[in-house]
This record gives sequence, C-alpha cells and structure tokens, in this order.
Amino acid sequence: MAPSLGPSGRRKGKTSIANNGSTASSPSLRSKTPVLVDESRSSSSMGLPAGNVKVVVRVRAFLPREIERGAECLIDMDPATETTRLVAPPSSDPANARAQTRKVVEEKTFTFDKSFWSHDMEDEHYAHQEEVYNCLGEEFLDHNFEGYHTCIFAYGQTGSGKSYTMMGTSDQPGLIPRTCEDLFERIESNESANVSYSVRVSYFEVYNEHVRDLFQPRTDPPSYLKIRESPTEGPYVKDLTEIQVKSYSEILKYMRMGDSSRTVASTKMNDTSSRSHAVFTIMLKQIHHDYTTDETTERLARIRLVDLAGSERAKSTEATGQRLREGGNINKSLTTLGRVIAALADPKATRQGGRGRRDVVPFRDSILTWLLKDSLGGNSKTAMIACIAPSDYDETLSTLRYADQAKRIRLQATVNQDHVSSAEKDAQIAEMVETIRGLRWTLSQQQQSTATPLAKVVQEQELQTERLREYTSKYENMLQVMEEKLAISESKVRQLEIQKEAMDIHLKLVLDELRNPIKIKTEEEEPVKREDTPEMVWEDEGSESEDEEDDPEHVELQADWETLLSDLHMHKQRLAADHEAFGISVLA
Ligand SMILES: Nc1ncnc2c1ncn2[C@@H]1O[C@H](COP(=O)(O)OP(=O)(O)OP(=O)(O)O)[C@@H](O)[C@H]1O
Repeated sequence: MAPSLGPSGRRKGKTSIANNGSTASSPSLRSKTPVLVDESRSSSSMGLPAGNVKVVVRVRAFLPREIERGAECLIDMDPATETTRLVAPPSSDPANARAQTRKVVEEKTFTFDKSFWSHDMEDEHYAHQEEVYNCLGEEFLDHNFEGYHTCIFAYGQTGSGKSYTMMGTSDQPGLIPRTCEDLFERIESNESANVSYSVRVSYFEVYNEHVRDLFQPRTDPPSYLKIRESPTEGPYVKDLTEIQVKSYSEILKYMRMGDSSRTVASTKMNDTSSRSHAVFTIMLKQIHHDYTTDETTERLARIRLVDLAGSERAKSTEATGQRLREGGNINKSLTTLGRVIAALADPKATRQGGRGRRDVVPFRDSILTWLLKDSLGGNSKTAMIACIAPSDYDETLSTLRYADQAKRIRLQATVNQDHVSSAEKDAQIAEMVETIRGLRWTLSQQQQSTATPLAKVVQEQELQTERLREYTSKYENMLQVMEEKLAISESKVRQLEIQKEAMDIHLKLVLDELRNPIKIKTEEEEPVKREDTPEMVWEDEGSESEDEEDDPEHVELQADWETLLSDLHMHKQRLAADHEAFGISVLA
C-alpha cells in the first residue's frame, strides 16, 4: 500500500455526474481522512480500466437580444434520463433561416453524462454554478488528490456560456475559482503531519495560433512562447511563468490578473467575446514523508481548466478585418480539435499495438490540439462541457454532435506517483547546483569575449539570451526542489513534535501510576479509605524514584524519550540550516 496522501476522500452517497439528481443543496460529505491508494495502480497503466471522456451539456438563459426577437427555446432536458432534445425551429424565426435550408430539419435527441438546465431560473431543475461544480469539479478535484491529471474544457458557439461556466462572475463564480477555493480548503483541513503540499499555477492563451503567457505584461511587438515536447511530459510551453501559490486569495489574485490580460473583443454575438483559447493550469504536488523509513512519496496532479474560444460562423458574427482573421484561426483550431476527437473516438485509430495508428490523430495540426494531446488522448481524466444557446438550431446541433463524438474517446489515466529517498533528493540538488555553476561560467565567459566580429554579435546575443533563460529556468527548478526539501524537514519536525507530545503524556501516565499504584483489594483486606492510603503520599520522592528507576518499562520509556528529544533537536538544527540557506528567518 502506498502511504496516504491528502484529503481526497470519495463520497459514497454523493451525486456524481454518473449519478442523476440535483446536488445543489446537498452538503459535501468529503472525508477528511486521508485515503490509501493502492500502489499497484500507480506505476503503470497496465491493468487499468480505461475511462471515457465525460461529457456534460449546459444550456443558458435567453440573452436580451434573443428576448427582443421573441426567440423560442429549442432545447428540452430530461433530468431523469439525462437526455437533451433539440426541436426544429419555427419557420418564422429569421435567426434560424439557415437551418430551414436543410433538406431535413428534425428533432434530435442526445444522452450525456449530465444535462445542466440553466435556462429558466424558476424551474426546480435549474442548475446554478454551484451545482455544476458539485457534479463535476468536485469529483475531478478528488481525482487530483488521488494523483491523476485532469482536464475540463468548455466547448460551444460564441456567446453560449463557456466563460460564464468556467470563470463566472464575482457574484456567481464558475468552475475555475470554485476549484481553487476547494483545493485550498482541502489543503488547510489536512490534519496529517506527514503530508506537505506545493501548488503552482500558470495561465496562457492560444491566440491566432500563438501562445501568450497571461502572467506576463503585454508587449509591443507581442512576445510569444514556443512549444516543446518531452518524452515523459508530452508537449509543453517553454519558459511559461509558473507561480507558487500558498492560499486561495493568492491564486485568485493571479487568476484575475491573467484573466484581465486575455484577448477579448465585442462581436455581434457576444459583447465580451473571448477571442483566444485560455488554459489555466494548477500543478498540485503532495509530498508524503515517512519519518520511520526517511522515504518521500511525491504525488503530482495537473489540473487543466480550458475555456475555448467560441465556434462561430463569420456571417452570424458579422466579423471583418482582424475579427474575421481571428475567427478563421479560432475555427481552424476547433476544426482540428473536431478531427482529433473524431480520430480518437474511432476505435480503429486508437487500438493499442495497431502499428502506429495513433499517428493518424492530427494533434500537431494546431497549437491547441498539440498542447492538449495528453489531455485528449493520454494520461488524463477529461471532461467536456458542451455549452449551448437555447435558440440556435444549426450551431447547437453541431455542438451536440461534437459532444456526442467526444463521449467515445477512451483515456488511460494513471496515478502519477514517485518514491524518492532523502539521499536521492540531495543528489538531485547537487546535480542542479553543478549544472547551474556550468551555465554561470559559460555566461561569464561570453560576456568577457569582446573581440567578437560584429557580424557574430547578434547571433551570440541570441545565444546568450537563450542560455540566460535556461539558467533562470534551472535555477527556479532548483529552488523548487529545495523548497520541497524544506517542506519535508518541516514535516519531520512536526511528526517528531507529535511523537514527543504523545511520549510526554505516556511518561506522565506511567509516572503517575508508579507513584500512585492502583491497589487491588483482596477479600481479607479491610476496606481502606483512599485518602489514608500511604501510597498516595507524594512527598517522599526518594523512595519512589528508586521504584521508577528499577521499573524496566520506565527505563525503556526514558531511553525512547531521550532518543526522540535528540532526534527532534537534530532535525530542528537541520531545519534552521535549511531556513538559513533559503534566506528565511531562522527558527527560534
Ligand atoms: N448559465 C448562465 N446563466 C446566466 N447567464 C449566462 C449563463 N451562461 C451565459 N450567460 C451570459 O451569456 C453571455 C455570454 O456568455 P459567455 O461570455 O460566457 O459566452 P462564451 O461562450 O464564453 O462566448 P465567447 O465564445 O464569445 O467568449 C454573458 O452575458 C453571460 O453572462
């Protein structure tokens, strides 16, 4: 069995997306007891049941422009069967004129893991933001604490409610802020002394097929990031800012900062239309340290929350110029996403061992699909939220078909867990220090060589910038590992302090018992009043200490206690040294 890591308790009676019924008002039954994860699940995907992409659908209320035109709601949802029905529009509705040109305009029914009816607030089945989180976000956060990577992405036409569902408003927070809040609530309620947490966050957007860091100020000309692919981690954004966060208020601050930097514009379909795909990522690391074996288990989960730009028809958005070009790029990546989903949903294309058939999945045809490769077709538990407008037949049908296909994608999520001994961690740090020293030396050599011909200056400057970037990134990595080591030291001290407290109590009880033994009455003995019992008299310390010293249990306890105190002292000293090394004020 792997050690317990964090408060990831599953709620037996809780409604999950596979379990119908409203949960808006049901209290969270999340256990605070750490959960034991079977180690056999952690090392490889062998023998793991593959899970499918979860697909939920949400329909929003009418917007003022739809009310003005007297639009009719074409959606009907049955909470008992989770079916979503799209009915044919009335021929009198000009907004659905295009649908009328189809050969057949008929009623269509789809079934998803969950249907969120957010159209009519008066309806008893109305799904608030809280319900969306309770039914989907909470379950996915459970998976993260179990060590799985997850991805939730919102898909739908422009103005269908994707940003509202993912980010929400300050009054009605969406999935992203609720996930952050729940994450820190769970971390703060953790009562286990041997688990520490590290939370890092990044935020980027894919705009016009370029990746932009949302934690960096906009520049002119804009600075875009490159994508690299690692054999273990898959595609990633190089030099993306990752910030360590320690509280909900801190993560919220960064989330808002990044969100305000997103490329948004007003279109005919939406006053604040997101013109980019935004990817908010939280890296959750749980570090469990076993004091008795001095072994550390690290469990890493990547929480990816994606708000896609809206699929749109140029005609309905009446876009021109830059908006039209943006629309073209948005559609390009969404079309590629559609092809990727279609290929992944095809069992022939994804059959394992079938001579590289997975290569036919066109992940690399757009930046978005390349970056989401792992979330769509690999080591991740993934959910798609299909957002639909209530009165647009054509666009809604296309979204529902897209979602219906995504249901068939199978994934192979594995628990991302590693065991590291203290010695390995030290070796890791030593290696990083060496690399950094080498890089620093190269950089200083380059700065000194002034006799370089002019023609080479630009090239060398570029090289130097690249090395400087590499240096900074390596340095940040090292700081991260050292911070983790510090967390482990702190956890050791916590564990020792708990043990010391327990030993103190035990020792006191033993001493009390020795000084005041419970006398078992025999039948012949006269009943004696307890106050008169000579054993109750405590003043005569000398005679009792002899008894204590002779007692083997006492001697053993005393020895344990002394070892513990010496361990605690040693770890406190090490911790103080670590604190000093990091420039943090030394422990008193
Ligand atoms: N469930 C809902 N309840 C109330 N209002 C909603 C809901 N969903 C969406 N809205 C409102 O509808 C409008 C469009 O929503 P939103 O901006 O989230 O759409 P979007 O799909 O993200 O659009 P785009 O792709 O253009 O960015 C907003 O005014 C939003 O407040």
